[in-house]
Amino acid sequence: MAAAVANGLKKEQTRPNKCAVISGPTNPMVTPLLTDLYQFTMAYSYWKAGKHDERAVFDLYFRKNPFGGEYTIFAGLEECIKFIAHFKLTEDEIAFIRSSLPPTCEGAFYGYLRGINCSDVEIYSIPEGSVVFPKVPLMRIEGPIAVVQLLETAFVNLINYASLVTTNAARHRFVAGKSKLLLEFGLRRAQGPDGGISASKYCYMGGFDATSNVAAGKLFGIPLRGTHSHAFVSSFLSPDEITDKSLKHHDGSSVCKDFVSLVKTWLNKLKGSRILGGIFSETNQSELAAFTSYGLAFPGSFLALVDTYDVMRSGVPNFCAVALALNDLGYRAVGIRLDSGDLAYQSCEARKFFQTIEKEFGVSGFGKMSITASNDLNEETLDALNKQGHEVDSFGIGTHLVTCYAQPSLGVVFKLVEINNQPRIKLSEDVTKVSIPCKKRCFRLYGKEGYPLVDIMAGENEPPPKIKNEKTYLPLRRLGNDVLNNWSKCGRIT
Ligand SMILES: Nc1ncnc2c1ncn2[C@@H]1O[C@H](COP(=O)(O)OP(=O)(O)OP(=O)(O)O)[C@@H](O)[C@H]1O
Ligand SMILES: O=P(O)(O)OC[C@H]1O[C@H](OP(=O)(O)OP(=O)(O)O)[C@H](O)[C@@H]1O
Ligand SMILES: O=C(O)c1cccnc1
Ligand SMILES: [Mg+2]
Repeated sequence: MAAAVANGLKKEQTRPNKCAVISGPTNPMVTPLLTDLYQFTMAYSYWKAGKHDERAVFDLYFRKNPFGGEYTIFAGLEECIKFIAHFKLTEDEIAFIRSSLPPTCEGAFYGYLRGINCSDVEIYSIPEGSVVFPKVPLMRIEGPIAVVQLLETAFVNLINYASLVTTNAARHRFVAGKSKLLLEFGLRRAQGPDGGISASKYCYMGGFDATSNVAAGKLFGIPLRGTHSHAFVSSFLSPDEITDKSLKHHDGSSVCKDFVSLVKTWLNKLKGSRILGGIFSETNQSELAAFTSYGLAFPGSFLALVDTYDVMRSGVPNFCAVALALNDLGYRAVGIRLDSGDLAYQSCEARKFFQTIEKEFGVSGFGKMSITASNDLNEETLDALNKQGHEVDSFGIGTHLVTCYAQPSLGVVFKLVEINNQPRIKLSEDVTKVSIPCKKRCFRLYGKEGYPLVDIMAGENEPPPKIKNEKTYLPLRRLGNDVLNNWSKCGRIT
């Protein structure tokens, strides 16, 4: 696909012959019928009035930053491009439109629908993954008015949630800090299958490190991560259930015939420790059996959910016994997950336990065991944890992240700003809803330090803003030429 910078926005070439390599939309439900009925009734009326080919210009933008915040991350562009690259009504779809419009509609209209594609549509866009602000067009869509209106609903749909959830993910990343591992665990709580797949894609774009969503891993190449559930722990009764107890040494040099006994030996050593023995006595045997089994299954990546019974009196000591047994055989355990209770306090207690083991038993690196936290986390709980002080290395976040619990929609709009080179405006008593007419050129001014100061919109034929004082403003860069410092490389917030 050819791309050229024009008017501050990036032009995406949309002629189908040049788009042969673009695959279709990720979601096969994204078809020309994924629109509101009124786009087809208007298309008929434009066609009947002979207006359908008039050249129209629409701006796609939003009016207010979400989550009470100061910025938005633009996302969803790739899916819009995939949509228009393949935009063509099938015979089946045309028959359905015919059955949905009044029988008085002339048959020739359906011949017109049969012939339309997006070869006369031009899109100008800010790059996906950019930091953007209200009212500045994210995309400008130019083309025959009837065709462009048929794109409106799908475009707004594809940009709205994508930008909202990417922004939500970026905000979670900002609060968590760069050094934390952020895992998206939202599939089960997302708004249906498309919500789940889109959330995984755009949370990754917004700065999450991995997802638990296997389908998203396959579709987009997003790293997959996961732990195990409480059901796994409570499904076991006792270590006697484990029949295959043998485990090969990591270097393949020997085989431990009874890994279960090795784990029990370590648990007894921990109990006998002057410091650790004071924290716990008998641990839960169902949990010990589950952890031992998981350790046998994944000796090189052992991670255990430790809050099924009692974090400090059972989960953490049981985990440590298995981790130490694995360590004897040359394996390094990954860590624990906490999924209830006071996550700040428990993470600090678990860290102390790990550090004591490192000191007392001379197991180097044991104190740095990874701690993952989950359970209804959101920006506020992450902030509260930071303020209290915690020892969490990694956060698993689901419901609040993917459902955008704090704000369910971004309010993206698609407004006519010009037709046949004539400006158009929508008036409203609510001034925030008055549209800004004309094709625009958009500029982002950068300060001396290279940070963006302000976005400016000018008419297409107006001269670019002048830099009055070289010392105040660094070179003017057009929107779309570059993404912002520290924010996005290759469209992904890191
Ligand atoms: N130290 C903390 N400071 C602030 N919020 C916390 C802290 N620790 C946990 N939370 C949050 O408090 C809430 C605890 O929720 P709730 O009491 O329903 O869970 P729980 O009883 O601990 O666990 P569950 O019911 O899932 O077994 C969660 O939203 C969690 O993210
Ligand atoms: O809390 P979220 O941010 O949505 O993250 C995903 C949650 O999903 C899992 O358990 P699930 O919530 O299904 O069970 P639970 O309600 O018993 O914790 C996991 O243990 C997390 O708690
Ligand atoms: O892998 C996990 O721990 C996980 C995945 C989805 C939801 N909750 C937890
Ligand atoms: Mg939960």
